[in-house]
Amino acid sequence: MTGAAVELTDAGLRFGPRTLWSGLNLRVEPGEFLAVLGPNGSGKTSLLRVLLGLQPLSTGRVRLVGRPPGRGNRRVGYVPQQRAMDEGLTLRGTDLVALGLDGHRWGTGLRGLARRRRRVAEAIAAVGAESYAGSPVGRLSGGEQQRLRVAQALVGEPEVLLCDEPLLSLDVAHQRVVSELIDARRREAGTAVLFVTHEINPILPFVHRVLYLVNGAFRIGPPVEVMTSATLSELYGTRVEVVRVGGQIHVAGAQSALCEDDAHHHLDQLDEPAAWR
Ligand SMILES: Nc1ncnc2c1ncn2[C@@H]1O[C@H](COP(=O)(O)OP(=O)(O)OP(=O)(O)O)[C@@H](O)[C@H]1O
Repeated sequence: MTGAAVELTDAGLRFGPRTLWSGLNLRVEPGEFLAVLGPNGSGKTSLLRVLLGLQPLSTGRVRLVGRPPGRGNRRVGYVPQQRAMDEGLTLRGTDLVALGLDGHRWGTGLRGLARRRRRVAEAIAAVGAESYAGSPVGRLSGGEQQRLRVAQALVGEPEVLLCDEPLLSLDVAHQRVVSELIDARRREAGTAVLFVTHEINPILPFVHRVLYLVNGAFRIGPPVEVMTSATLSELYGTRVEVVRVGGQIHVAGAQSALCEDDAHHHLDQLDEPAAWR
């Protein structure tokens, strides 16, 4: 694969009078792991929606592996934000994962079917979901459902993997399993990973660069450059302390700088327990 996996040129996104971000120039290379960070409402999910072709840019240009985003781009994997699936959903885990396969590429007929079955089984084994993949997904726990979503995103062998807080409902052990799995795909196949998260520490060992969005401003660079008191204080426009303890990064003061947003989101969280952070 040559050229950028993701390329945003002078990109901007506006909703009514509100500019989420503008003047964004970002080139993500094949095999690069980019963490997308920022407070609630800063436009992280909207950025992924642009890359999925679900949201047009207000200004500028976007390309994924040289093409405009959308239907023509079959080699894009997506792990959505965790939402509990309907308890009555009878679709089995294996069928959910198989939805991530592109029929044309894996062939038709019996041989194609056998190859696809094998590929689905491999993806399920890779996330350690063999014991429950035959069950209706509506009856699985949030963490089990999330591992199947990761398998679904990886089964199509994506060149670009877009992840929207994929670790939210996972316990620490499974956070590690899932982030290592995503990183293994990146290393072995040169997949570019764009990983939206509120919590950088579980993925810190893998991250090459950070895109940090705050109130229309942003900073792009390696964690050692972006995750500093000086850079984040400048971005938030108030004093923010970044402390490094035992190889982890802790940010203090960032949310209180945006207390209006924060209060609003606490109310959201009470309405939707599945989204608790
Ligand atoms: N289609 C739309 N029309 C109008 N406003 C929108 C639309 N989509 C998103 N927004 C607004 O844009 C802002 C950014 O939303 P987005 O979901 O991208 O934020 P986020 O950084 O992912 O937040 P969170 O951390 O809470 O998930 C929000 O204020 C949201 O209400």
